[in-house]
Amino acid sequence: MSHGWGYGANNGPEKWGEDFPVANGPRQSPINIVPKEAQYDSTLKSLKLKYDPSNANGILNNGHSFQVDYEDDANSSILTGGPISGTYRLKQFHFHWGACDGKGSEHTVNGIKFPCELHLVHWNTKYPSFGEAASKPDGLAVVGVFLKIGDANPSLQKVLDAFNNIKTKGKQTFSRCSTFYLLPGCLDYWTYDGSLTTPPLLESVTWIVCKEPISVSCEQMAKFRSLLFSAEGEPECCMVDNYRPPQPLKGRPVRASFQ
Ligand SMILES: NS(=O)(=O)c1ccc2oc(=S)[nH]c2c1
Ligand SMILES: [Zn+2]
Repeated sequence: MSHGWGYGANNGPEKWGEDFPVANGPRQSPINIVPKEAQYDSTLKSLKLKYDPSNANGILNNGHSFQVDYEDDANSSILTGGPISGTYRLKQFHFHWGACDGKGSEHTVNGIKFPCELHLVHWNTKYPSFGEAASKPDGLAVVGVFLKIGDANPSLQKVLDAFNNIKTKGKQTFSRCSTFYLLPGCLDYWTYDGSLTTPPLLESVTWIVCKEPISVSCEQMAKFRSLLFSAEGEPECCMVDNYRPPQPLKGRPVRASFQ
């Protein structure tokens, strides 16, 4: 694949294995979660998330999604507890979504796709940086939250209000939004060992997928779909369907923090 990876017919998930052979590895993500086959594990701790909006750095259209980056030179926004040991620092959060409400999430539940999925990306502070951590089997922890069509989400709106400034690839702007309010009220979760869901598809992620979705309105989903994969001056290509489909479980256990 001479040109960069993406989500199109010529550079999408079915082609990533050409440049990233780990695409066919033993612990790839996302997966289809089958709640009845998840093993309840009473030793799993509750998730502890401490998020400080003041270290939000800004919001960027990276040509695959948009992400809100965080200052990660101190333990201001951190994840502890849950299935992980030690302290993981928030690096960024981003989303994956569909061209219509019937698709868009990367993880699925009993084969059901949600219109959108939020990923809160954290790295293990036992390593010196995100880049170092991303290549270690216990380097990253990503909290996944499903978005379900319903009432407008006021916390999400703060992020969407910045979209006019980041319509095209490479654009960035300032945004100070509190990640904490993007979390569901109930933090029950499924967890399994997986990977980045975009190239380089590194198998370094402890996935923590929340059972309870947060709400997003149809109008807010339309705002997501107003972004472009393309850069200014290029033929416009709508940023939609930026999700990888579920990958083979290959015998991995999926544990549940709830019964
Ligand atoms: N979609 S995701 O698995 O959360 C994820 C998180 C962080 C990433 O950094 C690079 S590079 N690709 C990434 C994919
Ligand atoms: Zn993601």
